Amino acid sequence: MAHTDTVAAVRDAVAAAAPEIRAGLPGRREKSDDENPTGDRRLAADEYADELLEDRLGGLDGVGEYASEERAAVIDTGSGLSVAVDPLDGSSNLKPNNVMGTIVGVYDATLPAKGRTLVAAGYVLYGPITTMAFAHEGTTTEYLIENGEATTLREEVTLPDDPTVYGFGGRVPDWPDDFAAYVEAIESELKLRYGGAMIGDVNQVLTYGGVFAYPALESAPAGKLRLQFEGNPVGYVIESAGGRSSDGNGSILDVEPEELHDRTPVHLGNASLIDRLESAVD
Ligand SMILES: O=P(O)(O)OC[C@H]1O[C@](O)(COP(=O)(O)O)[C@@H](O)[C@@H]1O
Ligand SMILES: [Mg+2]
Ligand SMILES: [Mg+2]
Repeated sequence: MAHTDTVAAVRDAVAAAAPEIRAGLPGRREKSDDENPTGDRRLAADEYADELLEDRLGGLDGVGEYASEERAAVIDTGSGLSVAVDPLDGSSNLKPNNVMGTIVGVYDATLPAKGRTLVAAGYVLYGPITTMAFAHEGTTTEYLIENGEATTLREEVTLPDDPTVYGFGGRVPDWPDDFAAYVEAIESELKLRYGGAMIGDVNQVLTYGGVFAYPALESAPAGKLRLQFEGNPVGYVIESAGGRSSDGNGSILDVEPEELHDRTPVHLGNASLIDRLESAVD
């Protein structure tokens, strides 16, 4: 099967699963006793979304591996491209009923893989409406999802040239001094928009221009977000929309993975703001 057909099938399967994931949330807001491989207490909703996506994506022709933030190991599903999924991003937002997302990366390599091997990536945003940003062959498209069907809202989405928003994760006293100095420099130019789910925060940056970061912390030099499931796919979407991603040194897509559940500092946004970030934290 040609890669482009597999990519289209993955995109359509994620769109088809999105209303089902959304419909499954109301009764699954409580934390279970078990933890995912990076030590987060799982919600019933995380498990539900993971099982649904494993069933839908793992079953597609042309998909050879399924991996998820919620599973320790990669599942071999045949031969072809590898999909890496964050089934629910921002799941601590479920209790207070705030936005969340689903992230997917499609790698042409066995996992864990470098972001440069991505052939497509995207995310669903469960906001007041359900939308999807999906990047493939160098462009990012925004879709509306209704009844499991994706219809195009905007083609060749690019970050606006005149950025206006910023949002940074982690506790402020835990930020390294050089990152804190960067924040001080840009906060007089931009306004704070932070909701605590990466996809919600990143989609503000895609829409209005600006910068999102979950930086290296004093207590956690690799930050919080996971390279395969979060940093790479969202970095790919933002780079395909004309922005930049960085782990603090260069594009997240150039980070060499060691383990499936590796974490990475994540900085995303307009190129001018990420260039300044890299000079500040160098
Ligand atoms: O509230 P915290 O611990 O600062 O973390 C916020 C970050 O953690 C995340 O919720 C991690 O994603 P998951 O919900 O998929 O674990 C991001 O969406 C968000 O940017
Ligand atoms: Mg996440
Ligand atoms: Mg998650």
